[in-house]
Amino acid sequence: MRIGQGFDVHQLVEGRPLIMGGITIPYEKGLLGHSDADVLLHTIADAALGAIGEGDIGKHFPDTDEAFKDADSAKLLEHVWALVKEKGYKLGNMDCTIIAQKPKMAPYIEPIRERIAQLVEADVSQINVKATTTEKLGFTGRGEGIASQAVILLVAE
Ligand SMILES: Nc1ccn([C@@H]2O[C@H](COP(=O)(O)O)[C@@H](O)[C@H]2O)c(=O)n1
Ligand SMILES: C[C@@]1(CO)OP(=O)(O)OP(=O)(O)OC[C@H]1O
Repeated sequence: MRIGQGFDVHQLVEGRPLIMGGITIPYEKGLLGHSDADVLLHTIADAALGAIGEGDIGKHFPDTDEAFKDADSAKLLEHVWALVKEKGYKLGNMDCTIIAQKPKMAPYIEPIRERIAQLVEADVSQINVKATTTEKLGFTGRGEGIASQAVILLVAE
């Protein structure tokens, strides 16, 4: 059994789509990054890499590499999950928190869980996704960015 945690932040800017957990969410701004900036999938990838002792996504997918420019983070997570399986693990469960003042994530939580379940070859019941504001405090509260946290438990295949 192995545990890993992930944390990531991306800036919210105009002129970008908001992609969260592999789902495009209608909003006036989107997240800025070298990739599609899917902060939730990055967090999950980092938690999984942490659990198997394989560093972080910056090590596997450097933001100096043009190959990852505008990368689909779902593909990055699939690559990470192949490493998890190679090491002989599968998902026990994961618990994630999206930290965003806006937009309201509640309507998108179920589609996000289902997409993550596909990517990590698990049942949706093994994946919990929550959202919280920071009560208008700090950079997330001012709507300057979105943060995300995740904890993952891996179990032997
Ligand atoms: N971006 C968000 C933030 C929160 N929610 C939901 O609202 C509930 C209350 O949020 P607080 O920050 O006031 O605790 C939270 O538990 C979520 O269900 C959301 O959907 N989207
Ligand atoms: C995913 C990668 C690679 O495209 O780029 P970003 O989208 O900028 O994301 P970040 O979480 O800052 O770091 C990982 C990167 O190397």
